[in-house]
Formats: sequence, C-alpha cells, structure tokens
Amino acid sequence: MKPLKIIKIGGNIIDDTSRLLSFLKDFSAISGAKILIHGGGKIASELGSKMGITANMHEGRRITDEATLDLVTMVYAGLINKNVVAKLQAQNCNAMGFSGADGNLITATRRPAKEVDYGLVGDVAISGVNTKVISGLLNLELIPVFSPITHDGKGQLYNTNADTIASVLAMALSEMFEVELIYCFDKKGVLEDVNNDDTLIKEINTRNYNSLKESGAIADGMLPKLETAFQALNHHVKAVRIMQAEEVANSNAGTLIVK
Ligand SMILES: Nc1ncnc2c1ncn2[C@@H]1O[C@H](COP(=O)(O)OP(=O)(O)O)[C@@H](O)[C@H]1O
Ligand SMILES: CC(=O)N[C@@H](CCC(=O)OP(=O)(O)O)C(=O)O
Repeated sequence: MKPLKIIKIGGNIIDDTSRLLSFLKDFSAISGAKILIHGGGKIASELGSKMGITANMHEGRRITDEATLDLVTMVYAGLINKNVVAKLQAQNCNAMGFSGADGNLITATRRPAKEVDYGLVGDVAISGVNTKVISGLLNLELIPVFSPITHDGKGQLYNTNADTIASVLAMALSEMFEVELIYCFDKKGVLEDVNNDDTLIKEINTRNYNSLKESGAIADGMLPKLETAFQALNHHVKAVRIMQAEEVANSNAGTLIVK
C-alpha cells in the first residue's frame, strides 16, 4: 500500500502568522501523498468574543449553538481554510480546500446529548468518509485541506473537532493507504508538566494515559487528541505522533502513541 501522511495543525499555530507560514513551508516540502486538517478554535473564540458570542468548551470540545455554528463556519471553512490554501499555493503545493459538505466528503450525525448537550456538533463514523473521492483527489496529486465543518447530508452543517476529523480520515483511508497520523501543535508533545517543555513524554500508552488523565496532567485540548489517537491505532492506522509544528519533517519528534 502507498504511504499517506495525515497531518493536523492546531489553532494556536494558526493564530501565529510566522509559525503558521513556517509550518506550511515545511508541510509543502513533504513528499508523497498528504492531507492537511486545520483547527482554528483560538481564532473562533477571539472573533466570537468581539461579536458577543462567548466560547463554551467542555473537555476540549466547543458547545455549539446556532450563532456559534455560523461563526465557526465563517472562520474555519472561510477565513482560515482559504488563507491556508492560498499560502500553500504560494509554496507550489497544489492544495484544495474543503468542508465535509463539499463533494459530500465527510458526513456526520449530531452528537447525542448525554451528561453534556454539545448542540450542533457532529460525530463522524468511518463510513461517513467519502474515501472514493478523497483517494481520487490524491491520485490527481492534489493536496486536500480540510476545515472542521461537516454536514448531515440533509442540509445541516455541524462543528466537528479537528482532531476527530484527522483521526477518522486516517482510519477510513487506512483501507487504501499505509497511514501515518501526525498532530502538530504549539508544544513539544505530550508533557508531564504542561508548563515545562523539558518534560516531554516520548511514548504514551493507554495505561500511562489513564493515570496522567486522572492526575490532571493531561487536560483540555489534549484529551480529544489522545482519545482520537488511540481510536486510530485500533483501526489499522500505522503510526500516530503528537509533536510541535516546527518538527513536522522529523519522523521521530514528539510523543509516539502506542496501544
Ligand atoms: N499534558 C499536556 N501536554 C501538552 N499539552 C497539554 C497537556 N495537557 C493539556 N494541554 C493543553 O492542550 C493544548 C493543546 O490543545 P488545543 O489547544 O486544542 O490544541 P490545538 O488546537 O493547537 O491543536 C496545549 O496548548 C496545552 O495547553
Ligand atoms: C466541536 C469542536 O470542538 N470543534 C472545534 C473545531 C476547531 C478545532 O478543533 O480547533 P483546534 O484544533 O484549534 O482546537 C472548535 O470549534 O473548537
């Protein structure tokens, strides 16, 4: 099977112009088939607060009412997606930007309300990924760039965590490619002490994950990253790493996730 790199870039880097440009340059230089998924939670929260829309997060995911869905659709599928694509084009990387609705690439179902009602947040099953069209794009040597907006096929858009999109794309495309999933963000990787980059954990498995979660050492936006990383490993994804954006070209950087 052909190798495929699925790379996710988080909102803290997207919000920093020079770190974003340097990341996109390194991403463009990576050879072979690749897909980029971007977040943008930080920019959505900042722009929302200027518009009187307060961010409401629970365990790293945004509770999304109708006004918030309008906001994130504009910010993720519009502002950020188109800027990222333009900057990749400037690096001679033939990127094409998508939401899940475009080409019916990613369908989702509304996340069921349990202890928390997340509102207009979509969960994506492996069967919700249109692998036929995505592999067609890759065969044309296009570089798909996904924003974290999905749809239900009946006209409803959903906000979906970008880590979830990266992981479900990785799982679905593992039927056709040998997939490596890389989460790039602002820190060196998963840290024992979130405020100290010298405390990098080189390898994490479900056992040390559970104890780090219980102790509170892993929290907030790191929770969806690790949850979705383990799901990916359980569905034939070959390797998963969490690393600093600056190290995207280094295949041994950051934290390696193992079962
Ligand atoms: N143990 C940990 N190691 C590293 N980061 C952690 C940890 N626990 C919580 N975090 C937080 O998770 C954040 C990453 O999540 P998030 O902000 O959603 O990332 P991004 O949107 O950039 O992908 C880090 O910036 C950090 O504040
Ligand atoms: C449902 C949900 O949580 N959606 C995320 C989508 C953006 C995202 O994941 O951005 P980062 O990768 O920058 O965190 C949100 O609105 O924050």
